Amino acid sequence: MATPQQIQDLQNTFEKAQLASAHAVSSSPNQSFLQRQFESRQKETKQLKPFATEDIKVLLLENVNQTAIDIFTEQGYQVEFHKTSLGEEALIEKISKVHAIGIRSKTKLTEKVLAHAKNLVVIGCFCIGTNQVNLEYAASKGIAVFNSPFSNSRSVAELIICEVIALARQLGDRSIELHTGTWNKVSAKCWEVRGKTLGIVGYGHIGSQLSVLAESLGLNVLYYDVNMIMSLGNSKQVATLNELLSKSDFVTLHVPETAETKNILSTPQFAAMKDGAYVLNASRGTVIDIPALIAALKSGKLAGAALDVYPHEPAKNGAELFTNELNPWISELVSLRNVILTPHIGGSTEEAQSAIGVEVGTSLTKYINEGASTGSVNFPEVSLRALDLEKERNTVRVLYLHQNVPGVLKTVNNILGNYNIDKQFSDSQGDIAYLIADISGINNDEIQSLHDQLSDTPYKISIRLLY
Ligand SMILES: NC(=O)C1=CN([C@@H]2O[C@H](COP(=O)(O)OP(=O)(O)OC[C@H]3O[C@@H](n4cnc5c(N)ncnc54)[C@H](O)[C@@H]3O)[C@@H](O)[C@H]2O)C=CC1
Ligand SMILES: O=C(O)CCC(=O)C(=O)O
Repeated sequence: MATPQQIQDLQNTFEKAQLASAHAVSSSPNQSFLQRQFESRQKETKQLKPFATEDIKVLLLENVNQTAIDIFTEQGYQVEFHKTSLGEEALIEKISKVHAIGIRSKTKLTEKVLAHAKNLVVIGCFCIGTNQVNLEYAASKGIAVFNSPFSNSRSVAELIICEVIALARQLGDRSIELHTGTWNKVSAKCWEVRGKTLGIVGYGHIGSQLSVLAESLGLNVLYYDVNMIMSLGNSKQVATLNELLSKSDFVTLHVPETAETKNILSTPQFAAMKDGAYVLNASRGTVIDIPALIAALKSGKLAGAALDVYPHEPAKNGAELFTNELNPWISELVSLRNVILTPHIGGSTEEAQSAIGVEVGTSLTKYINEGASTGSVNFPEVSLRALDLEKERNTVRVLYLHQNVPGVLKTVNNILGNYNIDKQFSDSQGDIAYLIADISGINNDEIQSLHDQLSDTPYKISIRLLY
């Protein structure tokens, strides 16, 4: 367990990183953004609160880490926590009442579910993947989505290293045999990994970290990626997936779930691999054609496989859940030799989960309290510095999300122009645009009128006022 001091340190680190990346997208002619942030840290900052909403309610599913619960409760938010994900009906019922939801990889936030989320302002994916959320639809409803892009990468990379050796030594089979009383001391078809070739498909955060670990074990590393990426150590990028398949002893997948990666390994790709090669997948279940993998294992073309992810996964822990009812080929898969099956635990370590809790918890809090969308995966990244408690007591922060069409800013600034616009920053991404403006010298009794005027503007997606 992380100590409170470690959690505080992590939170400070994430906040600093957010400030640094905000600097990258802001423009400041006179004074560095970071310098001003530093100075504002020396002063007492104004704690903004939302106008015209009830207390912030947060729904946390899938056993999101305690570090996130602590961050939200410290803010005074009302937190409802569930260890599992929820079925569609229960999810629709619950999501209609909350302002924020935290999930991991299993909760499906589809258009149908999100259509009922009438108060929702932000979604936290306490993981890397965001394929479980309809990101475009969420943006069109004014709901920002945040994730944790790399806090569990090391954990996944370490699991793969462990499985590469375990497959080469048939460790899973030997262990199952001995658990059931069979002594089977063999060396046939058991190998050292030194000098073998690991082929990494997807050389992003996980793939590249894995590359470094693998080389330290004496493996040669090849990788294939749709982008040209600088190789680490002595690893080499290859031009085609087929080249990687034909040269690798182990092939491991670290790509996101997209239309292009669906069944990226299927019958022709298994045929292109070396005889006796191994396949590993800890990315998403849809990227491998599993019936084709079963056929390649049964025929002896492949010597083993390690799978952490599946097209359909149970919503909770328990016995009798990993059955053919979930995926029709499960009984065949579990009967195969030298196949390591794990229940989507690539990122499931104490270190990763507490870091993710702090990172995503902090992003959500900063978005709810300050409107900062830095790090969002479906919004333009916009933020303004915190307000000074003394000097900016009567300042209201306007958070205005709108369709990205010409003329909107003119309309909005006609309204804001009736007050003193201290500063504003806006950016767009695809069909949506986001404006943050600090309006000073405004009395509390004028806020409702400002809210009403902005609410009536055409092309508005959502508006929040913080004061
Ligand atoms: N098993 C688990 O518990 C976990 C699984 N994951 C999964 O791992 C995936 C990868 O994670 P990261 O490395 O952090 O992602 P990343 O975004 O840093 O890297 C993905 C890489 O795949 C490449 N890519 C995309 N499409 C490709 C294609 N068609 N062919 C070849 N390369 C392609 C990208 O260019 C990128 O370099 C995540 O999307 C997530 O689904 C992530 C964390 C934990
Ligand atoms: O830990 C989890 O629930 C999901 C991990 C994962 O697949 C991810 O981070 O994308």
